[in-house]
Amino acid sequence: MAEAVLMKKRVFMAYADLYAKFGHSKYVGFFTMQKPSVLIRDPSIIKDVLIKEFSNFHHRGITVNAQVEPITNHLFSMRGEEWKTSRVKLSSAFATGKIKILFPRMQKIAERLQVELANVANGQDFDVEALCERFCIDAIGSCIFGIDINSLDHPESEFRFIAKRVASFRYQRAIRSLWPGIPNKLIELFKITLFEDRFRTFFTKVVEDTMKQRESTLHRSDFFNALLSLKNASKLDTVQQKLDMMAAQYFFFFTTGSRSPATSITCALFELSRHEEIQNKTRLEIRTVLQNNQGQLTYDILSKMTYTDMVIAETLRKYPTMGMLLRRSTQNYHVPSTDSVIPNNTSIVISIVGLHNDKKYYERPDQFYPEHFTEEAKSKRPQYTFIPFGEGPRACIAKHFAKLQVKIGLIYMLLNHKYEVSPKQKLPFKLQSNFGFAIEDGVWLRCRKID
Ligand code: HEM
Repeated sequence: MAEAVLMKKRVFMAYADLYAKFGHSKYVGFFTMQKPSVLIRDPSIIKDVLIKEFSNFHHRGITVNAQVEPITNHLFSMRGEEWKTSRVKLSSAFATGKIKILFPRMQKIAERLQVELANVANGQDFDVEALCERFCIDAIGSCIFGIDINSLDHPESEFRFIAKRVASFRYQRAIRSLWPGIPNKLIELFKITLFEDRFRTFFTKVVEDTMKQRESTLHRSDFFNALLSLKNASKLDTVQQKLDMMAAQYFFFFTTGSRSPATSITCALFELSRHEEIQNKTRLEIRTVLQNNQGQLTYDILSKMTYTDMVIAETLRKYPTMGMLLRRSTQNYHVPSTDSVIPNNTSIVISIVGLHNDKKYYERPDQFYPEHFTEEAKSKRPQYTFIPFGEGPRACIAKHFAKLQVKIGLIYMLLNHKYEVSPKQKLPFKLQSNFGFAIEDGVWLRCRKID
């Protein structure tokens, strides 16, 4: 991991290299700083870790200290009973039935996105990522938090500022991601915190304001409601601790919920700009499906856009916004069909980028090739070789919501506009995060309106 420690390479890319280097191994042992870790390559062992033996690998082994840094006490970093209760309560806001109900709200935001697009549809260079981020921030605000952020009209909104600050690279965060077992004493002594204190202040205020607003409005069964029910079920002692926990959930859902889908729409548009024939084919499908429905976009016709789904899947294959899955063993684990044992308390890594670029599973891993996702190609691939949202009980809680966000964003951006890559765009992309694809310095395209 030397290159990752010296920050010459992002951590998730170093794991992908490790995956590629040991092409014939089911798993690879390595050291993260001085801690023994295992990278699992074999899909059937991956299934064991993520699903069959979940009780042994139920947490990610991320070190957080809720006392020192309350904003980190969210679903992603929680473990044990606390995670289980929180997951059950919060899942209610993301059930498939709820997603369908959210569709009209998402559509309204996408219509605003289209209006905004008109301002750049004159062939000038524009940062498509910034625009997609504003769309996703507003979609999370409206659909999940029930608030009108409106960063499409006001790009400098406070929410957007926070999203940018969180995404920007911090040395402290790099140390923490490379040193999962870092002692709390060191964190406190050297203030190696993951996030600035202002995030706690900001999201605490958002929670308090929403609570006040809810006192005067009707009961709604949404994310905030799920969070209130979680607060009531929580074993935390003080009112402040409960408020902190709610702020932490808001913080994580907001940052992940706006950033990951924005990167996915951006990367899809970038690839479509490089491949005009794929762009035209996707647009033609969208237009045809719409025409057959009297020009109306409804939730039920989305499933007819199967080529668009292939384009989105190929984007998630090539640019997974989380490039690795992390787990920690809580008992010894005997690796099936071998004489090896992974000891208790070992860090486990599954390289999403490694799997998604393995020639054994993907015919043209280096290309953007939506045909990787025809029904035939999918049926030939073993399970657990396409895992952009993770798998098992700890998989992405918002998978269906995120897919809807990406699809609606892409549909509205492609419908009446054509894209090409700006000469200003530098390649390869400069990566911003140690965890997965997030692009620094924006993605520059040119756009024109078409009939
Ligand atoms: C394209 C968009 C997205 C991608 C590719 C993505 C991917 C992932 C992945 C790979 C994980 C880890 C799964 C595992 O360890 O097995 C995860 C977890 C999570 N994601 Fe997403 N995600 C996306 C969008 C979202 C959105 C929109 C939200 C919230 C609104 C969200 C909330 C979460 C949460 C809360 C977890 C932690 C779940 C738990 O530990 O129980 N994600 N996501």
